[in-house]
Amino acid sequence: MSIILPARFLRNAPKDAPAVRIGLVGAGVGYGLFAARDFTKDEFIFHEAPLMTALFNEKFSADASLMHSQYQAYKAALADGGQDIVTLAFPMLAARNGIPPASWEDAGPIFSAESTEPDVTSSRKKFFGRNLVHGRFAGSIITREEYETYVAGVSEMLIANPTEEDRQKACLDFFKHYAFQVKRTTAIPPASDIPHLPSPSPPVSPTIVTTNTLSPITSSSTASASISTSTPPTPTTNSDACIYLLGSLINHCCTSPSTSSSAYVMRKRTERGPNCEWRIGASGLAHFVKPKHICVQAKRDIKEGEQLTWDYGKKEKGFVCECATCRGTFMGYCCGVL
Ligand SMILES: C[S@@+](CC[C@H](N)C(=O)[O-])C[C@H]1O[C@@H](n2cnc3c(N)ncnc32)[C@H](O)[C@@H]1O
Repeated sequence: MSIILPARFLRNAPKDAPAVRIGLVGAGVGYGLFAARDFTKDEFIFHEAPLMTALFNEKFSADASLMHSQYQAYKAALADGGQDIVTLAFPMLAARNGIPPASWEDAGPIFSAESTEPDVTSSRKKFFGRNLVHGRFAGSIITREEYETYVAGVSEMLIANPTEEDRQKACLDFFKHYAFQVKRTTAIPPASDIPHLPSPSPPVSPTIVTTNTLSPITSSSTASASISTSTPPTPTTNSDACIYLLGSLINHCCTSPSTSSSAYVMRKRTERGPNCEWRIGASGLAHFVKPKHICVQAKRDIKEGEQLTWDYGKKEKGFVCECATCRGTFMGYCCGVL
């Protein structure tokens, strides 16, 4: 059966060309993705299959079934030869699970533009482009010095012998900040049917977590979470939380508020603000892709070398924002006053 593509998409058909590079933005921000060529407004940048899928709950409150599913998803991603790439992509999560960051020598082949293991199946390949369906990974712009400085900071978070609770808490924090809410197409089993479900963890101080269906899930705190002490509830939403090897590395940029109608102010606002948008599942440009795949599209013209960003859409993000919009205001970090 042939797929009928929307006219807008046909005008901007995905190119089998280098799309993104990985870089380090800074110690506080970590990795980011950078355009590997110029893109025009509405151009399709890449399309990627998920790396991990877990249960979603609206507030990412720490109920046992949610934490169990996140931890299982992480373990599954590590298994079958995936440890090197998953650890390199998400070193903080690895450190909190007792896995030290990769050495520069081990990281090098994984950061390269092509897989060094051409004969293995896509899911076993150790390179950042392995889950891409369209758009090519173009390698890394990270220097040895940048990498070693970054992982020295990550190593401080290394837990020598993490308990099961430490590991699950690390996964909960990770999913809050890196996962996308994706509408589910099939039903999930009730919590009672999930094998080896651990007992709920002891309570810690609760926090309010906001989520947005069109943003990576972020929270107001990485240090605390509301914990259910009763029977693990079956999540009531019809969504999954998905992590992407590249899509989850795109950083936030604030859309600056503007009441001005001046063309100059509006242009500056657009130039500085987020340059990408994303879709998952059957909507608009993405209607031809599989349900949990993410499509990244240029929101405006993008120059080669520019960092790709989108607006996470939250007031409470759980980090001090270092985006170009915030850095460009004389008030300094402005997320809190948007
Ligand atoms: C979805 S991840 C993006 C990839 C991340 N930079 C990394 O290295 O794994 C979201 C996390 O990146 C960091 N981040 C993203 N945008 C940021 C920004 N504008 N300012 C500071 N940190 C940011 C925060 O730590 C946030 O929790």
